[in-house]
Amino acid sequence: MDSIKIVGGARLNGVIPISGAKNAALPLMIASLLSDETLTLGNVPRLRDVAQLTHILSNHGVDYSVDGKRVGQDDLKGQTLHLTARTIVDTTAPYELVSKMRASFWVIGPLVARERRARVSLPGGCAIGTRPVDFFIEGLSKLGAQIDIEAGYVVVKAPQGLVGARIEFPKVSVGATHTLMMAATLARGETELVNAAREPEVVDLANCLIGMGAKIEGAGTPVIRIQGVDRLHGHRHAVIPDRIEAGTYAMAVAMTGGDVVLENARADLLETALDVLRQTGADITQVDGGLRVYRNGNGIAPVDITTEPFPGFPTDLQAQFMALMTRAGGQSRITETIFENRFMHVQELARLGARIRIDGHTAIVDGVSTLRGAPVMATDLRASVSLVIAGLAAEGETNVSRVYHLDRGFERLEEKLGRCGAVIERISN
Ligand SMILES: CC(=O)N[C@H]1[C@@H](OP(=O)(O)OP(=O)(O)OC[C@H]2O[C@@H](n3ccc(=O)[nH]c3=O)[C@H](O)[C@@H]2O)O[C@H](CO)[C@@H](O)[C@@H]1O
Ligand SMILES: C=C(OP(=O)(O)O)C(=O)O
Repeated sequence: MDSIKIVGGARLNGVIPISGAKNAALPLMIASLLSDETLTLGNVPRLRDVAQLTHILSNHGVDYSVDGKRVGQDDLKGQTLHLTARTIVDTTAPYELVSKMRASFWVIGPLVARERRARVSLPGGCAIGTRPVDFFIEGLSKLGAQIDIEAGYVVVKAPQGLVGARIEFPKVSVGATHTLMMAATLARGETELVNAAREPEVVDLANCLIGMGAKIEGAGTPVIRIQGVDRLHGHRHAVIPDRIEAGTYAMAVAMTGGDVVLENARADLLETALDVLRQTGADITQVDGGLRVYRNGNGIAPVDITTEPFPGFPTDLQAQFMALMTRAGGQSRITETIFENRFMHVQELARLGARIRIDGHTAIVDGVSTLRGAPVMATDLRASVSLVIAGLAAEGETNVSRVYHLDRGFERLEEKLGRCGAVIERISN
C-alpha cells in the first residue's frame, strides 16, 4: 500500500491550484439520475470518490464520458464529466459499492423520485461516528414513500409517486438536505425543508437543479422550498472550488510559514475558518484569482474553536486545525459537535510529540516548540491530511501510511505541496 514520505522543515512558497469541491461534485453527479438528458459538470476533481461514484451511477444505467484529460504535467485543470441517465436500468445500489462511500447512499432520493422505488444498501464512509440515516427515512416517508429495512438495505416504494410535504430536520444534515431536495424536485406539490443545511455545497446543488428546470427557493437559508415539476432537463454546471482543500492548505502555510496563493479559492465559502487563522497569526487576503496566505515565521497564537454547521467552523477542518495548534504558543481547546468520534488523529499526532488530552467532546492542546517525525497512520480522510500538515512542520522524516484515505479527497496532494517547496513524495509499495 502506498505511503507519503515527508521531510519536515521547509517553508511553503508559490501557487496551489484549488480543485473543484469533492463534497459538491458528488451530489451534483447523483443529480444526473433525475433527468433522461445529459448533465455536464465542469471542474470535477480527479479523486477516488468521484471514480467510485461513476461506477455506482453506471450500475443504475448512467452513461458517462470524461473530457479534459490530463495532457501534461502543467495541466492542473479539473475534468468535465458528461452524465446521461437515459433510462434507469437498476434501482438497487448494492452493498459492495455503497459501503465504500457515504455519499453514494444519496442516490436513494433521485431513484425513488424518478422510478418510484429504490433499494439502497446502508452506507459506509469515513469512520468518524455512527452516522445514522434516520433523517432520510423520516423525510422520504413524509413524502409518501413506504420504507422497510431488509437485510442491510433500505427498501423504498412510492407506487403513486412522491408528494410534497413539510420536513423539519431534528439536526442539520448536509446529506439529508441534498437527498430530500433532489427527491422533492419531482414530487407533486410543494416541499418545505426546515432546519436545512446551509453549506455552499447545498447551494451549488440547488443552483444546478434550478438550471435543470427545478423550482427551488431559499437554498443557503434554513428553509428551502421546492415546487415539484414533471421532469428535469439537461444542463451544464461548474463545480464550486473546494473550501476544505483551500482551508487545509491555508493551515499548512500557517504551520510552516511562507507565502502561498491558493488559486481559485473563495473567501466567502470559508469566512469563519479564515478569521480563526488570522487570529493564529496568519495574514490572509483575497487577491486576483484566489487567496494569499502568508506567515513570516513568527509564532502561532492558540485559538479555541467549536465545530458547527455552516457558516460555523467546519468539522472537515477540525483535524487540520488541531495539527496547527500542536505548535501554538499556549493552550487551545477544540470542541467537536458534529461527529462523536472525530478525534482519531489525536493519538497519531501524539506520536509526533503533540501534547493533547481529550475531555468529552473537547481536545485540549498544549502547544510544543518542536514536533519530531515518526511513522503515522490515519483512519479517515481529514485525519490523514492533518498528519501531513504536522509532518511538514516536524523535524526529520514522517511516513503517513494508508494513503488511500487521502486519495478520496485530495487531488495530487504531493504534487501541489511539492511545487511550493515541501519535501514530500509518494512511496509505492
Ligand atoms: C460527502 C459529504 O458531503 N460529506 C460531508 C457531509 O457528511 P454527511 O452528509 O454524512 O453529514 P451530516 O451533515 O448528515 O451529519 C451531521 C450530523 O447529523 C447526524 N445525522 C445525519 C443524518 C441522519 O439521518 N441522522 C443523523 O443523526 C450525523 O450523524 C452527524 O452527527 O457533511 C458533514 C458535515 O459537514 C461533513 O463532515 C462531510 O464531509
Ligand atoms: C467525512 C468526509 O467524507 P464522507 O462523508 O464521504 O465520509 C469528508 O469529506 O471529510
